[in-house]
Amino acid sequence: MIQTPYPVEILTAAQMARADSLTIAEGVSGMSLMEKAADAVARAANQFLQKSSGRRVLVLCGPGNNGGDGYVAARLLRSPRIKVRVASLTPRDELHGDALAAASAWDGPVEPTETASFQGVDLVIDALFGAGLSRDIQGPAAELIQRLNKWRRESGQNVIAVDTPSGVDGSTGAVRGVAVEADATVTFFRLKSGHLLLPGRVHCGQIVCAHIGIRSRVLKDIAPNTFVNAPGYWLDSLPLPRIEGHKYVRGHAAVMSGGPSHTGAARLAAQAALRAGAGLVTLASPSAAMAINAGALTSVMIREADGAAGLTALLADPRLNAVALGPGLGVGPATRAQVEAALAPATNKRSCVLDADALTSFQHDPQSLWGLIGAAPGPVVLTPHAGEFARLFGAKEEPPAEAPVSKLERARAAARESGAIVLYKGPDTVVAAPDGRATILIEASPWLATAGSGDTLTGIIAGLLAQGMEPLTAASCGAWMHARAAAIFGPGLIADDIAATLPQVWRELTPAPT
Ligand SMILES: NC(=O)C1=CN([C@@H]2O[C@H](COP(=O)(O)OP(=O)(O)OC[C@H]3O[C@@H](n4cnc5c(N)ncnc54)[C@H](O)[C@@H]3O)[C@@H](O)[C@H]2O)[C@@H](O)CC1
Ligand SMILES: Nc1ncnc2c1ncn2[C@@H]1O[C@H](COP(=O)(O)OP(=O)(O)O)[C@@H](O)[C@H]1O
Ligand SMILES: [K+]
Repeated sequence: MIQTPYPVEILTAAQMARADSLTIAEGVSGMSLMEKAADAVARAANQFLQKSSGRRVLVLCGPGNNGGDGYVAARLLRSPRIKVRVASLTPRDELHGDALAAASAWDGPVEPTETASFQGVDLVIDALFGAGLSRDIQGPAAELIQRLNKWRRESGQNVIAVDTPSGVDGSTGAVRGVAVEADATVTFFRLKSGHLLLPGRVHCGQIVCAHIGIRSRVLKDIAPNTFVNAPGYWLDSLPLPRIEGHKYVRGHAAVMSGGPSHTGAARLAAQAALRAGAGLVTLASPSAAMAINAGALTSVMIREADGAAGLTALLADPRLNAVALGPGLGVGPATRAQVEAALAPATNKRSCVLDADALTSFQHDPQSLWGLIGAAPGPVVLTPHAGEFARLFGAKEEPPAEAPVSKLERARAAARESGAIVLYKGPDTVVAAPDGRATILIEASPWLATAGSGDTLTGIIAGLLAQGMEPLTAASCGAWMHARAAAIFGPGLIADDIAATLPQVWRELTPAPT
């Protein structure tokens, strides 16, 4: 059974500071948190040193508590075998609070970072800036980080970042001027969104989340609404077939096909909906494409449906409880009319997934799509890639450096604006709901960058919605299953392989029979 190594909640830097202060208010000292944080860093460092048989560590300390963690880690790591040097950006007499106490407890020499040499170093601990990073890094700190990154690339030695790679914004994942490239990042209590969003994620390397004595109960006050998209978030609501069930209990999904020369995308989606567990899947095909579609389908059923009127007639059957459209439909008024038909009021609570051309067809008038979504009989999931997202929600100009707007916040704003669940694709796929809840995908496979893989995702989500899964969890679970299938299949993956690999994903998620 698959395990996620991280707790499910994700915090912003401000929420983490609140978790620290609530804990300190309960009587735990800041110094005790710092000792435990540094202990986790030292343990990670020891693991790296054991693997590389290295003995010489350089700890780079900044002006705040991140630097304080560095001083404590230096003290914990030092031993007859392991030689530790400390270099600081700031003179000791400019430190305050716990950082000053930590620096005072280090009785070794402290070098200025400007002249600190990397010669002969086996491992660097980056304790320059963490949650307190508040502006772009410039001047001597920027030069140091550039020197560190160059040394790492040229020497092949490792860097461990404390809390966040210095220069990565912990909440947005943005690089503030320049950022450390780490092999591992040791963070505390809960992941921050900047660990999972690009480009921050790439700077982090392997991520360790350590327990430092902050109790989970502080989360009641903080009420986080961002979650790691991994089984821990949705496993309890994963739809499983029941012994007394039958196929209609598992839902009936419909996928709209494009015309005779554009049928493959919808078939990929339909096949994926079936593999995701929908009891029945019907491909709604224009009459001109019936022969082509029928010749290529076996377990997916087929019904003739021309244009919006054909779709309306098909959806009159209330057992059709999920519909997917967009892949291969073409951009224009005909597709807009089909979206209108799919979202038209109905007696059943029919869910809808809109992707690709169904989204682009509304690029000049997204408000009319929001109107249709508002009146729709059930939940609506939009699955834009970056281009489609920009077309629908506006290509926001480069945010000012003081306030970078993250992909997470842009997805959240889009969900609020549209009234739909918005799945914003990419290696750091974000799924956001209009009520503010959001997930960030932790599983990513670059093999997914292949034609038709998005069509398959549309189908998987439709299949999960057909089984009655709540839409934020269906979209999140769909994105995870899609990425997991790609990770299992690996090199050479084409879109057809994703649905074919879903049974293995299901096996990982399903308890073994006892
Ligand atoms: N009690 C706590 O709050 C705990 C904090 N911990 C550590 O403390 C860190 C947060 O500490 P702080 O809030 O002191 O923040 P940091 O140590 O991340 O940085 C704050 C300092 O950096 C300066 N600064 C910010 N951006 C800069 C820039 N671009 N260029 C130059 N200077 C810049 C600020 O003026 C301030 O002096 C966490 O990341 C974590 O490593 C851990 O020890 C666990 C407990
Ligand atoms: N480098 C990557 N790493 C991880 N996932 C990726 C990467 N590139 C693309 N993907 C995923 O692959 C899918 C591609 O969807 P999309 O762009 O709509 O493709 P298509 O239109 O060809 O079906 C999305 O789920 C996206 O998140
Ligand atoms: K750091």
